[in-house]
Amino acid sequence: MAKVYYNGDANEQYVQSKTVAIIGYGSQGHAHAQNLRDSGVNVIIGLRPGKSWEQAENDGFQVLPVREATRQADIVMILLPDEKQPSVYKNEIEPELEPGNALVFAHGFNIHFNQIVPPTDVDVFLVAPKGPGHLVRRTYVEGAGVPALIAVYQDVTGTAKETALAYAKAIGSARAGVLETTFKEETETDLFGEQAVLCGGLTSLVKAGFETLVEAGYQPEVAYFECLHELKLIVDLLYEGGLSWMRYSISDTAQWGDFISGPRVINASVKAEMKKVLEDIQTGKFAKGWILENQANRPEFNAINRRENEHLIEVVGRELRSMMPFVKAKQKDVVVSSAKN
Ligand SMILES: NC(=O)C1=CN([C@@H]2O[C@H](COP(=O)(O)OP(=O)(O)OC[C@H]3O[C@@H](n4cnc5c(N)ncnc54)[C@H](OP(=O)(O)O)[C@@H]3O)[C@@H](O)[C@H]2O)C=CC1
Ligand SMILES: CC[C@](O)(C(C)=O)C(=O)O
Ligand SMILES: [Mg+2]
Ligand SMILES: [Mg+2]
Repeated sequence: MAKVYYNGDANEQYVQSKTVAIIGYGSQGHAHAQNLRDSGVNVIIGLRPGKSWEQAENDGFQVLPVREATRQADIVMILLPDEKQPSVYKNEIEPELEPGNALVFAHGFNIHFNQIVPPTDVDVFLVAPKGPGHLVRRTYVEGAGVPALIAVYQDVTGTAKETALAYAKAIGSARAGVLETTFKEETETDLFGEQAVLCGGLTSLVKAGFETLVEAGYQPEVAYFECLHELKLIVDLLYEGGLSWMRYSISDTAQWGDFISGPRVINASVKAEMKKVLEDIQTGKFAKGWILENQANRPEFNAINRRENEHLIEVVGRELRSMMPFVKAKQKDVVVSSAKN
């Protein structure tokens, strides 16, 4: 079994003695910044003027332009959207890096696909939480944490791995488990997971189930509860105790249906398609398409996003959730956040 690092394996001194600049204050940025601060680390935020700047200041941080934050920092964590990182890096971060600084990522995309080429005199590593940023913060506050991967790309100080582990501990990840990997493995598995299983696979499965029921004449509200709302309750059981714990809790009728119908739906052809998705990631085809889509101002991304937001499952879901204050998303603007700039 792979070595899994926990709190006792990491020494927070490697980050507590440093100034960490968190560049970006979005999903991951706000979580890393707040968790690091609560772990006793000196954190500054690098941003452009705008909504996030105001938010970070309201949360009590010193906020500076990216160039200035980089200049003051020993450790620079880039938590900008992947597609924005290369130009911000080139214009505002690279000119201010000093020998011995650490350049850090939460995802290996830009290093692995050569969109950012760092100088040879800085440490380069990643600390990639295996969970959404808002949960990185929420679980930390609850005394838990989200697991993370670390990987060292360049180690000029001789302490890059210790610093990565310390950073992972300070954001709460070493409470759950930290694995060492490479930029290649993190990038390819993360892209595969989000496309084939966690995000793309899941939303397509949920919509296909919902549409099948609605097209057969069942009420959309019933289909919503069955195929989307209950999913969280089932996934909570998977998270707590794996497949067997979920199967213990459901009825034997459901378990029998799981055994005989699950493999009919997610069959060999689905797995064959997953292999093609993985191949597109490994060859760089996916990365190239995403980079070009951004250079063209996201015409396809925005069109699909608009269409998805108008899907009946979303219309019905918004209505039903408005009666369930306990499940309301805290971010009111998620539906219209397609044109991030
Ligand atoms: N989202 C997640 O949960 C996960 C993300 N990651 C990785 O973490 C990194 C960050 O992703 P994520 O947190 O989703 O990013 P977000 O889209 O949430 O980040 C947006 C932040 O970047 C700022 N920003 C955007 N453009 C600029 C710019 N030109 N100059 C300065 N600030 C800018 C925004 O500020 P403004 O308000 O001014 O627009 C905002 O604060 C990525 O590498 C991603 O792959 C890894 C694991 C999970
Ligand atoms: C699953 C999506 C993710 O990889 C994540 C939250 O881990 C991301 O890039 O946001
Ligand atoms: Mg991920
Ligand atoms: Mg990802």
